Amino acid sequence: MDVCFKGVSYQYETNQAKSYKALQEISCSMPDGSFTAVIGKTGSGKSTLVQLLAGLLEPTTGSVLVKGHALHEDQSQLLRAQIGYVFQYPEHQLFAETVYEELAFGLKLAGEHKDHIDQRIEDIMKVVELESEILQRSPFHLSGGQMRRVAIAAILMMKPKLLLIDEPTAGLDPQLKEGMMKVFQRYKKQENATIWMVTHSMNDVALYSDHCIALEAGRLVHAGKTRDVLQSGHVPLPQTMAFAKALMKHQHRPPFLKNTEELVGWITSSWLKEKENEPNG
Ligand SMILES: Nc1ncnc2c1ncn2[C@@H]1O[C@H](COP(=O)(O)OP(=O)(O)OP(=O)(O)O)[C@@H](O)[C@H]1O
Repeated sequence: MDVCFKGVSYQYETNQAKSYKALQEISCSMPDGSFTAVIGKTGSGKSTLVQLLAGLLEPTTGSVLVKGHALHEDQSQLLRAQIGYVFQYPEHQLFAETVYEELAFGLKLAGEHKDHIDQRIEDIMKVVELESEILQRSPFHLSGGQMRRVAIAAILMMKPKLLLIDEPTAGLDPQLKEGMMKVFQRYKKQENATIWMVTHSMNDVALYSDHCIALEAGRLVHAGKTRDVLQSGHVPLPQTMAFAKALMKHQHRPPFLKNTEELVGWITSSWLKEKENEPNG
């Protein structure tokens, strides 16, 4: 689903006398089927941006368009039903007595037939790589990694065409992180979904995203293809080197680079840009 932010600002009302401008004049668009990483320092407005896209917050000014329709128009329920939002630490949202009930909840509410729900559960358990043996267990008696997968599976059950994920690998060890990112890749491929992911991990930006939005103190500093954003000089050299190392280690070619030659060229140009930006460079 293509997304367009048109002059969006958002102000938190902290109390009657004060307000805080979390986002200012954000305009950008991302195509259908893209995997967009939202990056920026802590407090730069990343979560606010995806909450606006989820329809949880309403812009103070401007509008958010999905497939050309404003999210806050009266008839936008159908559109919003196609958006899935994975909060930070989604396992904190678990509530049901069994994993089965947790997964079935949304479709039951929507009045779906049991056979259809069971088939969907079978499919989604494969996407998140969980064994069907756990379906009758309490989600609260699973490991941290399994709990997170169940919580994510519950959202994927609804087949969102636009999936918003806020720091999906926070608090997981490196092996679990990689597995979690594979879940999203698999889902994206299967459902041809569009993904927006808030992340602090430059590794994940390089490895998984094709588009990228960089925020700084509530303002958009860059939006476009990941390779262009990375080459814009907005990513400092240590981080560039960190993911170059990760790419070599995993022998993984990110979507924005065709071959090793390009990787070397990209590192060199980032390094030269860094030099140019130095006061005496
Ligand atoms: N409910 C709120 N009330 C008032 N201010 C808020 C509220 N939520 C966030 N803010 C402020 O808005 C700004 C943007 O917050 P946001 O959570 O979007 O940033 P972020 O880039 O996602 O940060 P982080 O990387 O730490 O999660 C911050 O300065 C934050 O303090």
